[in-house]
Amino acid sequence: MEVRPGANPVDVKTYDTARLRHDFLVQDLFNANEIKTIYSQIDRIIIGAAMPTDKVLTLEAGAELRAKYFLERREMGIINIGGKGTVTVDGKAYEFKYRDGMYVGMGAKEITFASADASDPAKFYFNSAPAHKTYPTVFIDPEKDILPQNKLELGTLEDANHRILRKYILPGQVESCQLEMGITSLEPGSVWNTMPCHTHDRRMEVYLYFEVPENAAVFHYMGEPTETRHIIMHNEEAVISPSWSIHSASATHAYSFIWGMVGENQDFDDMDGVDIKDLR
Ligand SMILES: O=C(O)C(=O)C[C@H](O)C(=O)CO
Ligand SMILES: [Zn+2]
Repeated sequence: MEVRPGANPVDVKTYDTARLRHDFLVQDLFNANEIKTIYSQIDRIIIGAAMPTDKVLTLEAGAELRAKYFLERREMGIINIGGKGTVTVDGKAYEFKYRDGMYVGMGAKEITFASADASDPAKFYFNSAPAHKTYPTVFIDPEKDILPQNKLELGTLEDANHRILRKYILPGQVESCQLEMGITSLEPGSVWNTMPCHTHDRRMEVYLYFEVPENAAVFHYMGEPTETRHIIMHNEEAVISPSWSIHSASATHAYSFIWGMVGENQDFDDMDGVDIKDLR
């Protein structure tokens, strides 16, 4: 497991491109028959990816957690962005299609990942956070299970930010200790997410951009509102967003992203909006 330390905005404004990418960008997540995990010391979120092809992969705690098993003191959310596959939690199998999701509560001991077809493997992306209580494990079919109030249509084509936001894991939808997750998808012709942007000092966030065409690029914006920087990203790459940082993007094509949040509260609307005219 790769471990990444926290980030101080006073230091970050002096970073060059390489250092920004080294500290915040997560690349090469999906590799055949591998589970990859990155432990950020910002709110101790773990960013993970499992892409089984012809093997069943078992999630291990690794030396870094000093735990008997991965979810001994943690919870996790999983979303599949690949072909059909199976996640098995303590012997119970859950069949995933594209964009299906799941919350797994603290205490689940054995978690395995498998693909239905090695030539079209499942791509299980997950976020995990420290937990204090066991909430039920819940499977989420976004077409059937997301409550109307948790599917939002935002923005306009005129502002190039028309998008659909689906909240998979948050209070009132799927209960968790601190983790929240969902998917936002840009409509054709729209390229901006989260602009006007915001910070939320009480939560950090991780974005995984996907459905980005091969020759397209996402310009992810980060930094304090008056010290913005960008990181150029491609398909299926993730970026860590500290709580003091804005998180927004424009791209050369429409795209989708999985957002995951952890921290002090679970109030999705607890954001400090930034006027576009105040950005620097
Ligand atoms: O498109 C958006 O707007 C989002 O997806 C916003 C993120 O989910 C977010 O920043 C929540 O704090
Ligand atoms: Zn946010």
